Amino acid sequence: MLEVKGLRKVYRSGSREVEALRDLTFTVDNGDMVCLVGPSGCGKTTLLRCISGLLDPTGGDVRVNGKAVDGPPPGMAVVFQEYGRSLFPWMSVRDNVELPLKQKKVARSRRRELVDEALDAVGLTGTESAYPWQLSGGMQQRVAIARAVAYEPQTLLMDEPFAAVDAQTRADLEDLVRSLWKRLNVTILFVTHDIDESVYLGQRVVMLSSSPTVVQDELIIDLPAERDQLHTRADPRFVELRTRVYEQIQLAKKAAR
Ligand SMILES: Nc1ncnc2c1ncn2[C@@H]1O[C@H](COP(=O)(O)OP(=O)(O)OP(=O)(O)O)[C@@H](O)[C@H]1O
Repeated sequence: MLEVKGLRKVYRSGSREVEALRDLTFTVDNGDMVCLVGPSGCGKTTLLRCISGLLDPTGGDVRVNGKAVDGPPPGMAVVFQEYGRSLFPWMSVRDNVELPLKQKKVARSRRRELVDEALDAVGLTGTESAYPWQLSGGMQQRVAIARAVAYEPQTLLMDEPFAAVDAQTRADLEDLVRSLWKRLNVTILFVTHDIDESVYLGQRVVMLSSSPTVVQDELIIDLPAERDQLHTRADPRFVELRTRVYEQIQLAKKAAR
């Protein structure tokens, strides 16, 4: 279980202070997929950096399976928005996906298996020797997802991973994430500013206010587990839920003015 309790983050540089997160509390049960949605600049990236141990919070704490996070927790992988910056351009697709496994000291033959399986899972078999810059944006983001999947994480953090790809590719990648989530039994915390995406993907949506950020509301997404782009998005319940999230985000923006 992932627990975020009373999390606060204030950035300080010289005499300047920015309170990015004021007080965030929420939990994600093992095996759940929870989406975090909030207005631009509300501190989503700051929150993920605190959860993944890349940044020290000013107050409160983050626990993974009861253990306080103090540095990158084992069993956690992150997929960032900017695939262009998260893949190494001088390394082939295979080497990019394999790198964290080498760092994890996985044996060579097992590494090969894990990379092959992960590339197959994201539909990229055959691209092993290509370089990231030879692939489309959507394919590069698939490589980044394969790298996270090959690591066999218990928890996967995704920071607006599809913000930089076109709408059609985005829809395909959303379906890919849902199918991987079901297959791998991984816990996913998915951060997005896209309300429709949060409702389409999540079992639960946590809505954040504008900065200084608190949890504005939470909503259970009681849509059927089998989702597809055409029918789910046209389901009257989907429309109701997205309206609820939209209203909360609007309220959060007004409160901040
Ligand atoms: N290193 C830093 N030093 C000072 N302030 C920072 C730093 N990083 C972020 N901030 C501030 O903290 C707030 C939250 O930033 P953050 O990048 O976490 O938001 P975000 O929700 O991910 O933004 P976006 O949706 O635009 O990507 C912003 O006001 C930002 O200016």
